[in-house]
Amino acid sequence: MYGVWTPEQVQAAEEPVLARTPEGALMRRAAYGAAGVALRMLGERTGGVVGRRVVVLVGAGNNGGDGLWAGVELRRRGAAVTAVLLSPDRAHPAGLAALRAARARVLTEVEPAVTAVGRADLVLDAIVGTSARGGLRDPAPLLVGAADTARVPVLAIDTPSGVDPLVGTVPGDGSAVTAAETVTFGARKPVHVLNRARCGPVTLIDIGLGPELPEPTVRVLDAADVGARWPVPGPTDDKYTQGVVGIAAGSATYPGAAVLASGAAALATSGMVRYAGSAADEVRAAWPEVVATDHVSDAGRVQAWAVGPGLGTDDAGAATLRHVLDAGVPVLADADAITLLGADADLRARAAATTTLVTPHAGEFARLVASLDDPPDPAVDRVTAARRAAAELGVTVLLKGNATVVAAPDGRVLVHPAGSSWLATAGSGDVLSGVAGALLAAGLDPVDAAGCAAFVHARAAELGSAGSPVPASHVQAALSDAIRSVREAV
Ligand SMILES: NC(=O)C1=CN([C@@H]2O[C@H](COP(=O)(O)OP(=O)(O)OC[C@H]3O[C@@H](n4cnc5c(N)ncnc54)[C@H](OP(=O)(O)O)[C@@H]3O)[C@@H](O)[C@H]2O)[C@@H](O)CC1
Ligand SMILES: Nc1ncnc2c1ncn2[C@@H]1O[C@H](COP(=O)(O)OP(=O)(O)O)[C@@H](O)[C@H]1O
Ligand SMILES: [K+]
Repeated sequence: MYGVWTPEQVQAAEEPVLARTPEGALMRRAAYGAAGVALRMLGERTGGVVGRRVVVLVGAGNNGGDGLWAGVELRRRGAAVTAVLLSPDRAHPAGLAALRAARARVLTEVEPAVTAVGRADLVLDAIVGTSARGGLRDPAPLLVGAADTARVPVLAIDTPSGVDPLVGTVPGDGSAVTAAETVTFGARKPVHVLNRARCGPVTLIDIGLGPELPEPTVRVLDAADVGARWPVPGPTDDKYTQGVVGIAAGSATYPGAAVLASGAAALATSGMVRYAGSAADEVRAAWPEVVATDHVSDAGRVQAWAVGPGLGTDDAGAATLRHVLDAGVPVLADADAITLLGADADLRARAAATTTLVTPHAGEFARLVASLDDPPDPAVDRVTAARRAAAELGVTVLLKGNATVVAAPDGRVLVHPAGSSWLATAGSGDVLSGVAGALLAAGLDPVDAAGCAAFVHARAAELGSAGSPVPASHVQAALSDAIRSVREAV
């Protein structure tokens, strides 16, 4: 597990460290770490360092200072370094003096800078870091565009410029750095997990902030965390003691949702899966181990319900949802169950009164929060949106997307950054429902159930895909390999 801190938290943590270290020492530590990553990237991509062309895009603040000092180190190692000053009057004075003394080229005009970027082996993005406000300012978009066009790899210093460090979105006209890699200092910031596509792999350099950091704003589970939490039957367990999950999903029109969710539940944990709904025949045919009936009222006892995929939003769907919310066990509500919750205050009150995990995509989230004052918008800030929905509705929220955000009513937040977008395929959410429902039935806390399900779901997509599209039934089929891989990581 690792933590993520807001720029504000990191800046506050830096203050006491700055006060007790010699002037400039912290920046030198950061820059030395950044240069190390740049040297590795040059080695991997060009087979050497000496004579390789590195262009540093230098902004007006301390992020630019980091870039200048990293340039000094790269110059010392024999690279041909060009610094492009985007605000020549405000470039970090000590860093600029050191780079000039190291006989680097310094440019302030746009035209030669664009040419230099296009010919570079590596660009260091030191335009702006944690104090970024708004979109990139001229002439930065031109230089960033030149690197993109020439496919020159960019190493983002601290954060990819043009991407909001706190919420991970790209404001303004959409110009921003897409980094091949990012090197950050002291602590990971939200952009690193909320917009992994812009950051690439992130290297964290220790600059001694550890003791000063408060509780992280967000946490990220790793494979070993998920493996350690995954339910494993013990010698005295039987099929009931491990938690029976009930799946209330599917309909005559959408039997596939029932088959995907029930099968995923059967693969996720040992024990027993019950199914209740009008797709009982299809579920039995695909998964003979699932105990299937036509209606939730005669399904038998379960330790958690997963309700919603393909359920329908008519009166029968609402009655099924009401039945499972009143069953006195944890409930996972997805898809049509979320639409029903959004439309009915009485159902929302019942959801708040039991342990409920809701798993909306963006459209379902909008319906779920429509009744709240000033409904939160994930397009503006995913973490705040999920956190507010959880707190105000009294349910745990798993907000789907490339970065999955899990928020509990008590304010805890997990993020799972996906390594690819292959999961954006019809029916994959049904697989997630089955996994998360099974984990709730096994007794996991809703935050753990959601976080572990999201991790294994994304891992199954990676294993099932290996670079090609992966239909939801193949994601389902790869669940066993995914679970094995996280258990092996413990
Ligand atoms: N504290 C420390 O000791 C350490 C800090 N470290 C490093 O410092 C970084 C933070 O430095 P920082 O606070 O100086 O701000 P920074 O991110 O460089 O940006 C502010 C400047 O950018 C400008 N600007 C703003 N928005 C912009 C935009 N969209 N597009 C273009 N420009 C924009 C803004 O202009 P202004 O608004 O003032 O006109 C201002 O001049 C941090 O990320 C890390 O790299 C490390 O060395 C470790 C030790
Ligand atoms: N761009 C993306 N990158 C990674 N994962 C994604 C992306 N878009 C969606 N997902 C994931 O794919 C799944 C889609 O679920 P959902 O929208 O409910 O699909 P369906 O209703 O068709 O089953 C979710 O787990 C979501 O987090
Ligand atoms: K940057």
